[in-house]
Amino acid sequence: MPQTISPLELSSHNTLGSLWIAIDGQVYDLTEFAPNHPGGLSVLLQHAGKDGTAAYNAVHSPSLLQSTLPVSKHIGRISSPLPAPSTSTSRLSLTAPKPPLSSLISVNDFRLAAHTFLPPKTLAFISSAATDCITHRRNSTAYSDITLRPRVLVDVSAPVSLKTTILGQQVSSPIFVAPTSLGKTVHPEGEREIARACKELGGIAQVISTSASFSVSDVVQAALDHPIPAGGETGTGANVPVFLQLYVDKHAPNTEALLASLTSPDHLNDDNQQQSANKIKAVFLTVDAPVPGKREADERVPTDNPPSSPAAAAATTTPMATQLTPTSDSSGSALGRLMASYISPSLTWQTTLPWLRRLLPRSVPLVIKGIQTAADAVLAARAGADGIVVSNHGGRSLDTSPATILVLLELQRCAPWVFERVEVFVDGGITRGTDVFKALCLGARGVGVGRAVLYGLGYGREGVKRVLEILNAELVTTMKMCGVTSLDEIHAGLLNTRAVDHLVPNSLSEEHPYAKWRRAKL
Ligand code: HEM
Ligand SMILES: Cc1cc2nc3c(=O)[nH]c(=O)nc-3n(C[C@H](O)[C@H](O)[C@H](O)COP(=O)(O)O)c2cc1C
Repeated sequence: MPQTISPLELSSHNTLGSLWIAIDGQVYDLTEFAPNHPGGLSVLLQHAGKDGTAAYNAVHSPSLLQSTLPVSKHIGRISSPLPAPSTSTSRLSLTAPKPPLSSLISVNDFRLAAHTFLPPKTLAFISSAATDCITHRRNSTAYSDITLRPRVLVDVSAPVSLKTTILGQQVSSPIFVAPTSLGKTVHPEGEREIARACKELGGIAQVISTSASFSVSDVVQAALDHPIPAGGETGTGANVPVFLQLYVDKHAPNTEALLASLTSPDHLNDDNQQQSANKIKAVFLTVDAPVPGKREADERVPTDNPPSSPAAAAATTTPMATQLTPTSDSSGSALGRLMASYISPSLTWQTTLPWLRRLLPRSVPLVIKGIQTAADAVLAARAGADGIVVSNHGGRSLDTSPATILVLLELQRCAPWVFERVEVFVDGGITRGTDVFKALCLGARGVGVGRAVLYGLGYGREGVKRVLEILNAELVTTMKMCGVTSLDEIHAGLLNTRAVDHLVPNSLSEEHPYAKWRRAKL
């Protein structure tokens, strides 16, 4: 029989020695768990002795409590309603004090710091992932399961350059900014601030979402207008490596108009002239979200509607996408889902790729983002794509789809020729230079970073810059420790993948290896 606990009794368990929190009317004893909480001890202490429902639901699914905490730690239910926590869930300005930027030295630090000052709705939108968040977690843990095989007694005194090219564009690092929507929910200058940071770092590639808070033209202009600080990287000059991530609109003429506005007509024959006339240097067609993923943390935190301030209204304005107003419905309040209802669910290999190829000038490469099997990578290469992004939308679309680094292994095992034919990129779960290194070892030309950049964006361009600098520096350290000083020297032999090899499919076949049963037609 669970106990009934009064709010007064709950409030007395608010220390490290006895740490109780109420979630959804139930009281949990988190004293033993707290020091090992992956989200840090301080966030639990902040809610100790109080109602932590809103904070918990903003980042976790209810099943996490059931699956992780021993039943004995569920000590009862609260006897009477608790006062609502003081933090408003609809606040859209950065008001809480932030840990100093100089104290953050890893992507993980940025993630934890963001949880202390970003508004709950913004946090729920960014950090959430589909249903039980299993793919989201595995994207990261699969990297830990792959180990390095460092080579020693190699002279690594030479400076390491991370400069490379992505889709023909000079970039200062193989790490690129993955497309994320609604940048203004994090910072008033959203994607423009990210562009400034990318420029200061000598030209990091940035993929702009169709659902971004600013148009591609605005983002490119912000980068062009931004002065390079004295002593900063000279970088790629006026050539801003900005790519467009494309969601095809249910109303196809909207997409046609968007692409026409961002590319020059094909009558320019000189390829160089045409390159510079195009505002976008490539199009990344996203194919892993034909319907929105079910992100429960985002569903649970109410939307700010009607908007409580002009800033809040601006945060959900999307100049390149069909404009929608996020209004809660019977499924909940997920910003991701409510803002994504313009996206077409009827794309196909047969019709969509030829249609896009016709709309785009020859000089604009077409990349398919959201490849999750080697079989689809093969189809993309055969369909004439110039690149693919092995991605599962950061675990936000279909939960239990495979960790992206395992898909890269599948591609190496089942169709290695694809790496020769198209540029292969990967994103999802990158938090360390070692992760980037492992992806490069397995053939990735570039490695995308989504949430980490958004956590950095909470500090504006200095934060974005610091996140990317940390990843670059960790990558360089990893390279040297493994006995390489140039990107061309990186190869798969520097990895031991045996702990995950059994998870990697060994055939392109659509059939299951032994379960051949099919449902008879009714
Ligand atoms: C008021 C209660 C709680 C709050 C406010 C809270 C908050 C957080 C935050 C801010 C993070 C970092 C999120 C991120 O990675 O983006 C986190 C991570 C995590 N927390 Fe909690 N937490 C709470 C209770 C719990 C409980 C009770 C459990 C398990 C029984 C738990 C398990 C985890 C796990 C496994 C992670 C790793 C990230 C993930 O979900 O993949 N948390 N938590
Ligand atoms: C807040 C947020 C918004 C996103 N919006 C888009 C989007 O508009 N288009 C898209 O193709 N991918 C989108 N993604 C997915 C990212 O491009 C990328 O695949 C993913 O974030 C990589 O995983 P990571 O966050 O673990 O680095 C979004 C991801 C996040 C976290």
